[in-house]
Parts: sequence; structure tokens; C-alpha cells
Amino acid sequence: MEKFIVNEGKVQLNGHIRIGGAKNAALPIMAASILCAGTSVIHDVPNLSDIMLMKRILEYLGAEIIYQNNTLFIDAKGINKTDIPENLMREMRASIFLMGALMGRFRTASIFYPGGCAIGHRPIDLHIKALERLGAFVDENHGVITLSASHLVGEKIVFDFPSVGATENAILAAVLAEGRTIIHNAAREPEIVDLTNFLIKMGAEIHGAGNDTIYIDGVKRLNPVEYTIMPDRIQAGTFLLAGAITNGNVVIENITVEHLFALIDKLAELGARISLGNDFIRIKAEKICGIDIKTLPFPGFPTDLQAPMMALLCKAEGTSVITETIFENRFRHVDQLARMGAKILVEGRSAVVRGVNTLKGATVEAMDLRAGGALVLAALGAEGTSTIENIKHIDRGYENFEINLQSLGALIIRAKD
Ligand SMILES: CC(=O)N[C@H]1[C@@H](OP(=O)(O)OP(=O)(O)OC[C@H]2O[C@@H](n3ccc(=O)[nH]c3=O)[C@H](O)[C@@H]2O)O[C@H](CO)[C@@H](O)[C@@H]1O
Ligand SMILES: C=C(OP(=O)(O)O)C(=O)O
Repeated sequence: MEKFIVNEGKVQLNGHIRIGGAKNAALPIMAASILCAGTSVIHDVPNLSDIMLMKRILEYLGAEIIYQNNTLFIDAKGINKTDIPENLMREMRASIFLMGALMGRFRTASIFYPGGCAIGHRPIDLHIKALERLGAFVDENHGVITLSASHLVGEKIVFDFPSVGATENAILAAVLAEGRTIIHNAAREPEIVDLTNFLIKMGAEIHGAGNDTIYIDGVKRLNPVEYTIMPDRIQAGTFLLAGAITNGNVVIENITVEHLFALIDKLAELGARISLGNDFIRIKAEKICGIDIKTLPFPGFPTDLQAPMMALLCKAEGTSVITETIFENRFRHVDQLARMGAKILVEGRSAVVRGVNTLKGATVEAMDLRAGGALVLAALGAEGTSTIENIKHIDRGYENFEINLQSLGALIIRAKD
């Protein structure tokens, strides 16, 4: 098992980081690449364990894949299976995207419940409902979910909640359905826009992505394309917060600034100095004060930055209230932060964070991906040495995390038990 050791935290981080492609855009786009029989070339695909797992699933289905220098070549011509074994499905949440993609291309799919970070119950009822609306017959037997349709027909889908994954799955199936699909209460996350840009380049007819109503006019076939994944707004946000917790001066480059408006607004409110360019953000922070945060679907404050933001607010002057509205079990970093001296009280969906002057190095465990990111930030802002264990979670979503932090001056190393 690998771990991070952060030596003598409290080093001010200084310098520039180029942000790579977004995991949460790359994963559904990899699934989308199987919608046609040909080779798609996808650039800026981050080297992360979730990406490698999606590659393994596509290879299991029969795709031929080369991954070189962050570029994926996916040849989906030879796909000859439509079932995904339980062990592959259970490794991550994003395996569920293949339900929509397989239905889109083959009109049949046999899957299991997906896995993923233990941040809540995370059902797939909205995904299934969307596929049923398009005409899929769904049968569940001993955990195996089998979907089939003689043909898929465009329909109106109204989501009870703007689920990111269910919106993506509905799109993946609807692009090759007959007629028009209208998705109401669709998620508006930038990763959905990136997926639809990829699909539009393949020949799909999609309008309205990024708004809460998306219109999809099914086409007969799609073609392979070359595409570059959008920059990762969550990694970008995490580095901004790392700059802030170390009172540093950090510039993140290759970023779409509008994707981070909710975070930028909160960073300004807590007292950081922010400068914005076309594709960069600079943060300088000296003293920060407590603020309130509520996670919401985009364009609200992202749940994926809630834990890293909590790490920063542990050191703010005054009290902060953080309310998590998206996932019901996304405070598993609280007990670990407490080991470092943080003062946090959880009441239902809210955490009250009383700022302390100093956090102290400790041995802590990454309970999930962003919780792990938060612990690394806390360690960077703490006195003394910290060990962060179970970093396989962090490797799911932060590419070259320690190398990037080292380039900013952080004393962090990866070690084996
Ligand atoms: C691979 C990927 O892109 N993951 C992101 C995606 O996850 P994911 O797509 O799983 O997140 P959703 O937007 O679907 O989930 C939001 C809420 O809806 C609920 N829900 C979802 C589907 C469903 O069928 N039924 C249901 O009740 C979930 O339990 C959760 O409470 O969006 C989340 C919210 O921005 C992010 O934290 C994840 O990083
Ligand atoms: C929760 C996350 O990912 P997933 O949906 O893949 O579990 C995340 O990226 O923070």
C-alpha cells in the first residue's frame, strides 16, 4: 500500500501548474467512443486509475486501445461483447456510462451495479428510468441488470434531480435513437458540455447542453473523431486551495475560468487575492476568514471541492458552516481532519468548522478521493510531518499529484508501507 508523507508542512507554495484533462469528462467520452466502429483519438486524457479501468472494460468488450503521452487511440470496431462482469463494474461509478453507450450502439447491455467512492447511497434509478423512457426493457435478476430494445425511440425525459451521470447516460443512448429526445432538468456541469461537443463532432445532433433542457435528434450513425478533453476544474480548484492553505502564490494555467466561478467567488469572500486571465487564475493568500458554503449542482459550489475547501476553512479565522446537499455521506474526512487538530462538528447535512491557528501533522487515512485531496492540503498547511494512507483513492482523480505539488515547493513524497 502506498502513502504520502508530507514533511514539515507550512511551506508556502509558489509557482505555476498546467492543469490536464478532466477525469469526469474523459470517462463518459471514452464510453461514447464505442458508439461507432472506428478509431477515435482523444488527447489530454489524464493518467489515472479510473481511466485505466475504463480502458480495461473497453478492452474486455473487444476494443483495441493504445494510451501514449496522455493520448488514447480507441478502435471500437472489434467490440463483440455487451456484458460487463461484476468485478469490472464494481471498481468505479463511471462503469455505468457503458449502459447508455452499449444500448446506443447494440440495443442490448448486461451490467451490474457500479461501484465508486462511498460518499452516499448513489442509486442508478434515474439512469434506468431514462433508458426505459427511450424504450429499453429492463430486467434485474440476482444483481444482473439486463437491458434490451428492438429499437430506441426519442422521448421526453424529466429528471427528479439533475444527475450528472444519468444525463450523460440518457445522451449516450439518445444520440442513436429514432427521433427527438428532450431531457428536462438536465445537469448543467461543464463535463456534460464536453461530452456533447465530442458527440457533435462525431455527427450527433444535440442542442442545449449546459442548460437544463437538452434536445437530441437521433442520427443513423456516428463517425470516429479526434478530440481534446477539457481541463479538470476540480484538480484546478484543489491547487488553488493548496496555494491558499500555505499562504502561497500559485498560478493555475490551461483552465476555463468560468468553470470555477463558484469557487473563485468563495475564495475572494474568505479574503484571498485572485487574478484572472483568459486561461489562468492566480491566488495569493495571507489571512483568511470563515465563510459559509453550500454544495449545489453546477453552477453552484461543486461537491467535489467541499472536502478540500473544508481543509482550508479549518485554518480560517472564525467559524464556517459547510452544507453538503448532493451526497448524504460526504463528510468522512471530518474525523481525519480532527486528528490533525481541526475543530468540526457535524449536524446532519452541515458541518460547523471552528477555525484553529495551527493544524498538527498526524497519520490519517484517505477515505475517498476528494477526502484524500483534503488531507494532503491539511498536511501542507500543518506543523510537523503527516502521513496520508490509502492513497489509491487519491490516484483515482489527481494526476501526478505529489509531482505537481513538489514543483510548487511542497515537501511531499510517495512511499510504500
Ligand atoms: C464520474 C463523474 O462524473 N462523477 C461525478 C458525478 O457523479 P454522479 O454522476 O454519480 O453524480 P449524480 O449527479 O448522478 O448524483 C447526484 C445525486 O443524485 C443521486 N442520484 C443519482 C443518480 C440516480 O440514478 N439516482 C440518484 O438518486 C445521487 O445519489 C446523488 O445524491 O457528479 C457528481 C456530482 O457533481 C460528482 O461528485 C462526481 O465526481
Ligand atoms: C466522486 C467522484 O468520482 P466518482 O463519481 O467517479 O466516484 C469524484 O470525482 O470526486
